[in-house]
Amino acid sequence: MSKAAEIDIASVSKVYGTTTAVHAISLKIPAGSYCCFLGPSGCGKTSTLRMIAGHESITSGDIRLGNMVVTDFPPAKRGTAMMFQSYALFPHLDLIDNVAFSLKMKGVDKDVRRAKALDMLKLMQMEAYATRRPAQLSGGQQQRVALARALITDPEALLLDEPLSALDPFLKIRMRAELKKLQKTLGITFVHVTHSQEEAMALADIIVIMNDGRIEQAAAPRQVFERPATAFVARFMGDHNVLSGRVASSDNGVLTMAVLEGQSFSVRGSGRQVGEAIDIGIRTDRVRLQEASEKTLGFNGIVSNIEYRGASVKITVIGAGSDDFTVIASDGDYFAKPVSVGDAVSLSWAKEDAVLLGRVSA
Ligand SMILES: Nc1ncnc2c1ncn2[C@@H]1O[C@H](COP(=O)(O)OP(=O)(O)OP(=O)(O)O)[C@@H](O)[C@H]1O
Repeated sequence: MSKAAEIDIASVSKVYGTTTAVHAISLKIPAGSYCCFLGPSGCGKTSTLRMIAGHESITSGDIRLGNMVVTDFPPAKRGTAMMFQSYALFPHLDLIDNVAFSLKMKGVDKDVRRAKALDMLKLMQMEAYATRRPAQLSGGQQQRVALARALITDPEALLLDEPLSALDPFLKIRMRAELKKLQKTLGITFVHVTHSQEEAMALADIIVIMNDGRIEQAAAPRQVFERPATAFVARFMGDHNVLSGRVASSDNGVLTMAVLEGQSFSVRGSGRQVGEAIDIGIRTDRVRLQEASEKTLGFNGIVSNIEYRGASVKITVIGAGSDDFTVIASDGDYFAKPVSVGDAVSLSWAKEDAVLLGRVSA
């Protein structure tokens, strides 16, 4: 197998007519890592992937793969391979010929390319189906063939555009584990586009969260979850409350944020001006009901909704300028002291569980 390559995206933009889909993003994807691009529909993740692959021209900036600037290279010369969402298998060819296709285009001898295709099918545990056509396979099997076909060129980086979206939920989880295992076995760089937070968290060494053509945060999953950089990231990843307000005071690395008259919360942070709009993030599973003490922060609110989830209960509260402040309580904690819709409740969290989020754009 090939060596893995670092992918260096330097000030890359993509403009389609009057739409700027990607705004001068810069990012280094370490060699041999599993990188997931995550974001809502239209945020520019597929455009970015296609620019790495060479299927889309780069409006400005450069992309380097390993030591090579590949900005103006055609796809086949980049050392990348792409697996498409629809798998794009040829219905009239058997699996061997499907997998061997790119070697045929390169003029590789029939025996050599068929032997290599069989090797790739073995890698994907699909050799028993070698003479079948794609229509005679399940979705998961088609995906394995598409992977074998992408990997036959020994790429330094494999690019995957929503690779699991065509699969049913059960198969999705199984193929997700297989993708992760494959990446570890091959040791090459994987770049995977998804709109699923869960998928990105399960697979990635590095998650790149995009919004409106820009990168909001690029970091390890745990970092993204525990230290979301911006309100967008906190909201998009879910399981966080975002409270918005203005800096009331700044003292010794602690900011106090006023939300409503008389209500304020402190958070570690500095470099913000008094009066500046700020957001803080608070994990939904770190908020306690009815446990306010001097060491904690919190507010009193009114319960607006309760959802039973089995192992946990989701309680939605109106207060502190939020109409959907969420508390996830374990079923044990909740049923020890249950509450009802309309109840006034006291919510609290430890100081260290409040995170200052990135600057709010005016
Ligand atoms: N060929 C094109 N011509 C014009 N505009 C395009 C083209 N491709 C994408 N766009 C626009 O660029 C923006 C980013 O699109 P892109 O497909 O990269 O987003 P995405 O995050 O991958 O979204 P999705 O998850 O829906 O695929 C969108 O506003 C889209 O409408």
